[in-house]
Amino acid sequence: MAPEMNNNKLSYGGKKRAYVTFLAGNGDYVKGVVGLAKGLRKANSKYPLVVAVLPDVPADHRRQLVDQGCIVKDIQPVYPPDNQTQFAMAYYVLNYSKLRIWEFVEYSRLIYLDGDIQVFENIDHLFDLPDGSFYAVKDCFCEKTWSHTPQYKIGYCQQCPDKVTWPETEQVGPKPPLYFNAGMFVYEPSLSTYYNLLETLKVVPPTPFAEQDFLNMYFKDIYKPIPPVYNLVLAMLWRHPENIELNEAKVVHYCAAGAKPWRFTGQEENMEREDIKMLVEKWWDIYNDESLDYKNVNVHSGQKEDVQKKQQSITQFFTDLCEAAVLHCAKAPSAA
Ligand SMILES: O=c1ccn([C@@H]2O[C@H](COP(=O)(O)OP(=O)(O)O)[C@@H](O)[C@H]2O)c(=O)[nH]1
Ligand SMILES: OC[C@H]1O[C@H](O[C@@H]2[C@@H](O)[C@H](O)[C@@H](O)[C@H](O)[C@@H]2O)[C@H](O)[C@@H](O)[C@H]1O
Ligand SMILES: [Mn+2]
Repeated sequence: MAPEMNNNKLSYGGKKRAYVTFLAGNGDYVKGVVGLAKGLRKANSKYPLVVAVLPDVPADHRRQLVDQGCIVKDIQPVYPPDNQTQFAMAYYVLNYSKLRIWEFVEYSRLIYLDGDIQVFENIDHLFDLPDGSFYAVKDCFCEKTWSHTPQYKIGYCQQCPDKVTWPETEQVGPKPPLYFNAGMFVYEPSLSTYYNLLETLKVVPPTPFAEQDFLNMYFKDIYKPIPPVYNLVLAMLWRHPENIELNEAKVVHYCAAGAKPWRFTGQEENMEREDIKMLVEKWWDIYNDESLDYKNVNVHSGQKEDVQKKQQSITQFFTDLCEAAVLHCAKAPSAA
């Protein structure tokens, strides 16, 4: 289907496409989202970045996002049912709020990206994947964050299913279905799915990987794996280097402990690796590149004159209109 220009936005079948991320709190994740906005621009993405923000995101962070050309959309938190679950990371409880992005039905298709992701090469083609499936990259079960699971205990990982095969004994239960990392996925917003997600959440006991576990359970029948170049979960570099060609990675997910570029100290395990330090530097190169700021990208010299001319003509139009209105009002009898 050919794209049609609609309010200068590329849309398909009358509905728009966009990237979407999620921002919570007044901390430093806003740096991640600013970096993501600039990275998408550098990769010449045709589509905007929508940022779903919780109420606790402060005005100055929202302003930064608008100044970087983001579409800021307020969402309310989503909480899992009361539980005694030990989340893999305590803050994961706030990640359930990601579920609000299924309500963004003004879009026909969205690509979700965590705020700790960077897009180094254009991935707009993923918007053209066939409808009806949920696309994401397979996760890895080898990090300590998985130590609570049977697969970790027996050393099984879907990234290398033949290395330690899943035992056919009763004790460990059935082999887990394919499992995706929820830091990046291609999906179709839908109100019926949105309401069903929220209703289902009420009756599903929370688990250590919070909304990631929940989304895997919910979409397991339509999940379709896409190659790791679309979401390089950093642990893959030391857990499954045989599955990774680093210079082919289009999307890098800074989700290993200590890997968030804006907090990087290099002290945590594996953070001393040269490939990790190179990826963190690549992130900072984009974040610090002022030529990628929205205000510097959308108006080059030629366009600047056009914009100025347009502003003058609009000003003149309203001046003429006011004069005409005054003249007209002067002639017409007063309503009173
Ligand atoms: O304080 C926080 C924690 C998380 N997030 C958002 O939730 C996503 C998921 O959290 P995170 O990436 O830290 O999880 P990980 O991928 O590292 O497990 C982040 O990328 C952010 O978009 C946020 O905005 N503020
Ligand atoms: O709330 C649960 C989170 O679970 C996922 O992160 C995990 C997962 O990737 C593990 O496999 C890694 O071991 C771990 O380091 C990493 O934090 C998603 O990236 C994130 O968006 C979010 O859904
Ligand atoms: Mn993440």
